[in-house]
Amino acid sequence: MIQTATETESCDNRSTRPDETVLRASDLNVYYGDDRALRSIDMAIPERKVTALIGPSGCGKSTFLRSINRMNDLIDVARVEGELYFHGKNVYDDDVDPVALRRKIGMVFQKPNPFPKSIFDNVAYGLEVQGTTDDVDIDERVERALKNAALWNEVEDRLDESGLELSGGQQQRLCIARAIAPDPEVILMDEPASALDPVATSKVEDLIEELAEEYTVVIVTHNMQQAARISNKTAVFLTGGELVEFGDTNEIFENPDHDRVEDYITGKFG
Ligand SMILES: Nc1ncnc2c1ncn2[C@@H]1O[C@H](COP(=O)(O)OP(=O)(O)OP(=O)(O)O)[C@@H](O)[C@H]1O
Repeated sequence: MIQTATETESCDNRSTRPDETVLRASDLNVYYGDDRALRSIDMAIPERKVTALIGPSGCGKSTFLRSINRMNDLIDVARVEGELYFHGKNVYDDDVDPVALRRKIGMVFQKPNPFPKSIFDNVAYGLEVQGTTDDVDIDERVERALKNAALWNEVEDRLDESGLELSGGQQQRLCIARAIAPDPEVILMDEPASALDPVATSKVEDLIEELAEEYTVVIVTHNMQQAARISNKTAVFLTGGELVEFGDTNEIFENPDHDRVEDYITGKFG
């Protein structure tokens, strides 16, 4: 059993204490039909930190990420066994509404995917789709989300222009603004910078570090330098959906416990 910090019972309780566990997988297994994509995963993810998920292609990183906010529910053949606790509440309990869960645990995808709408509407959509527009000052929330996504200064005079007219890096920050508009606690990111050039990547990396002051960030990345640069914790998955090592990023990169992890991070395979 892995060590966890204190967990609370409520899904809504945003603690200010550092290093509190916000998400905890316990004996989590995910299957696609008869194929097992994740094997008995135990992991405690700390609040307001960046946790990186790394490992070779097909080892289950995205599957694990999607299991956190039940995006795997949308895949017919996917089946989850075990528990995934969010503030001590199993998100797979029958009484958990996946839409409400995704309001608390937002997601950003690999390829920037703004809608063919204005910059403003792209972010406001993040509120509408999550049903959070009642009693909400939409202008204020859009501005705040764009500021938190480090995009406001670049778009404040062109909020009516199409989101598709932005550069790739700006589009990804727009998508991050859309994800944080409903004020989630956790942001899941699936290779959010892999489609960006080095300058845009660097901006998104800086942004991720800033976001962790307010949000818990879990990021899948193929880029080990990126994981080493921006994450506090690193989880190394290896082929077969096994979580081989999880710990402080510095430890994992400087002194991994497992030879297989060392081989992977030094580029001997993967
Ligand atoms: N929708 C799906 N239906 C069936 N099998 C799937 C599905 N999604 C993923 N898999 C399988 O589950 C395993 C884990 O895939 P996953 O995408 O989680 O790995 P990954 O580590 O994120 O890979 P990559 O780094 O290439 O994105 C793979 O064998 C993959 O083929």
